[in-house]
Amino acid sequence: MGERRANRRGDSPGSRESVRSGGSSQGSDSLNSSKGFTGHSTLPSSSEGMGSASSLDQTMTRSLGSRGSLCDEGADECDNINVVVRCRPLNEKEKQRCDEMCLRFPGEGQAWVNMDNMNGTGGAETQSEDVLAHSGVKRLLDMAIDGFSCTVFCYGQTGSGKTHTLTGPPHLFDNGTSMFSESHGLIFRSFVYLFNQIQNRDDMEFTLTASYLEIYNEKVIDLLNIGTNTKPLQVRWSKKKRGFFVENLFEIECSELDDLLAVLEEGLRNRAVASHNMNEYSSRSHTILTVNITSEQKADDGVYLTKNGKINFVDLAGSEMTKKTNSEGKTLEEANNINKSLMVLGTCIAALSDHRRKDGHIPYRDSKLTKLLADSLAGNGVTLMIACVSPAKSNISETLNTLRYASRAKRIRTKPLIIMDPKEKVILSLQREVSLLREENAHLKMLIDLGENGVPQEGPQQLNGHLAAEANGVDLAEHVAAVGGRPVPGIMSRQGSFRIDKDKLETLDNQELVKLVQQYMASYSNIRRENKELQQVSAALVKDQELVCRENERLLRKLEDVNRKVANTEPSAQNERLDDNVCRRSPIIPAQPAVNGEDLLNASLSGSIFYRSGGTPGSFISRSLPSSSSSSSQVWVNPLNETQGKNAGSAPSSSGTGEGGGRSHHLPESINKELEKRRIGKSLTDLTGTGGPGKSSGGRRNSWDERNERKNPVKSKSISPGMANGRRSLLPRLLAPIRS
Ligand SMILES: Nc1ncnc2c1ncn2[C@@H]1O[C@H](COP(=O)(O)OP(=O)(O)OP(=O)(O)O)[C@@H](O)[C@H]1O
Repeated sequence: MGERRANRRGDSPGSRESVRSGGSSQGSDSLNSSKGFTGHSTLPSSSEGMGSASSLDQTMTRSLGSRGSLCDEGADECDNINVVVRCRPLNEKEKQRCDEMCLRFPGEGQAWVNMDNMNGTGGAETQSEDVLAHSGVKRLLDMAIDGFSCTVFCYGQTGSGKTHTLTGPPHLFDNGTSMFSESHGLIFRSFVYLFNQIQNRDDMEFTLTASYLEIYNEKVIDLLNIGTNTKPLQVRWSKKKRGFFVENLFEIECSELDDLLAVLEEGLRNRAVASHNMNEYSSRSHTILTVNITSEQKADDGVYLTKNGKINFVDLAGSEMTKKTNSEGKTLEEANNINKSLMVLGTCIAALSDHRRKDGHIPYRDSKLTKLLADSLAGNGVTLMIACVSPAKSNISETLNTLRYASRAKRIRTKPLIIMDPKEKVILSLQREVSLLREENAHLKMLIDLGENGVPQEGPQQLNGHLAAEANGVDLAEHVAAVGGRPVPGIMSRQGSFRIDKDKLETLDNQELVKLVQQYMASYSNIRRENKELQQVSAALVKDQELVCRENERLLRKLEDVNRKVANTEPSAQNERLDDNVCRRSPIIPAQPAVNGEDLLNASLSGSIFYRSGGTPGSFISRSLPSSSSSSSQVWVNPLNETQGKNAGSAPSSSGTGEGGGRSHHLPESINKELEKRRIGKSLTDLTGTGGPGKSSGGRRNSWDERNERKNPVKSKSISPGMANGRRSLLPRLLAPIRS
């Protein structure tokens, strides 16, 4: 993407503002032209740049490089927030009043803002698919899979297209839209891309959970748990994680694409929307949809490494000039709150982008929004800002404001880190050490050639020196001579190793033989010492593994205790009883989303989806529905799980924990056995005694439950473990990997 590090030198409306950004290596024309921003000056080219999709690439390479799989705590590499600009077309109202375009993207990443009429489409023809393909979101998703904490947020005035960019036009899911519709927004497309990528990672096991909240009038509301009695949630500071978090937020385990789509749909249905003069469906709240991605990867020696990445999709409410929107009453109050929190966000961005005030105070605590975005803006995350603008001349001052924001945000530096369990980090570093020692050991053995022919000429260090010299093209014999090593007759080099010419051994005199034996003994004791060290490291690893197992067992017991307590607690008292480690489950799962994720994934894998040039799975536009859609959609199959796919027809497991050939978790065998005994997934009715979701007495029912029961009662039933009396059991969480 283009680079935008603008030095603004004047921005009064009426003056023509031109900004040039570097060309993009990957943008299509429309998006390429829409990514530059503003100011008044020339921007550095992408090759110099920070904050572009290509720099995301670099970040990733850097962070996952030699040091990268570990948390690079000592790393001093920083990255800038990535910024792209999206411009919507003129809307009907603007066309009716013959509003003119004031924005143009002439190419090479430049953006021109001008009071004079700018002919052209201004980059407004950019489609959602282009945004996915060229904004750097895919890279962000890849990084989230690799354990980074990533955020995409849309910023812009009201009616500029933020919600359209993230989720598509209003009521998209209510209208029976095709899963391949061009209208689907970035989140939908990202989910498909995410599941595609996950399927390709054969070496890893994944657990996905999702949450969806809104900040409405400075209150945090769980969009997956909307109810009349629901209190606003609290934003608290976690000492352990050194960050803000929302207490008691529902986290839904999403083992299938459908689950993620269901979360998206339910959140969209529940979020606060109202009509005003500039937008019929204006978001009255900021929303944050988070997908947590826990991955387990098998390392050497049977050790499993866990990484916790996540991706946040943030749809900010738009700034409003209340005179223009004609807001009054409730809408006016909402507008004031929106503007206030955006102002705090603006102050934080300004403070963070001013490198002279590097260690100055950043007022994150002044709003809930900034508390929750603190880590994305200046912490260890990777962030993409999509600045949404209107091309209409009547909005020129708001457009300039947005572009100024974007320009400032671009200067913010973050320090992306993969956060890993400290125990696993130790294990990984020990493993690396062991493998290095092993290599060295093998190397030494090769040099000394302990087989029947080998005895060393010199100590290992000297041998290494000789070998390095040989690797550099110096003749070995010459090197030995050059460094003062007295060549012993009968010893010659062969492909980097020293070998004894047995025949010549006989010609050695006693002194030379004694010297040879001494050298051999020295090397031999060296090797023995190293082997001893290797054994010690290996013993430490085993001990560490034991510790991890014990810790897991302890946590399992703790979880069980909590479950027991919760089971005996009235729902009203739950909020107080649960600590932030405990995840309640929303009754919205099971829910069958309007779009069938399985069909979507199958289509994308089988090529039924038409990709634009350069597109990859996930960057679909549209094509006819696959012929199998009606029949295959009768069964929900975990797309991550081949065996389940083959056994289509049997009820799939929602836990993703290995039932029916599903993914297994890598706890010690004894614990797995214990879990098997207690597993509740096998019989839903065992726990609920009700026969399915939404049928429990006193349980909260939502629109999906009803719709899905009507549509497909079997599906709903089969994927709903542990819901009793409107409250989901926590037991399924036992089967998820334990986070420290
Ligand atoms: N790129 C686009 N192409 C076509 N229509 C668009 C585009 N962007 C926005 N729109 C339409 O413009 C209207 C306003 O967009 P949207 O609701 O996304 O704005 P917003 O920035 O989220 O506003 P608010 O802050 O008030 O919520 C919607 O009807 C939307 O579908």
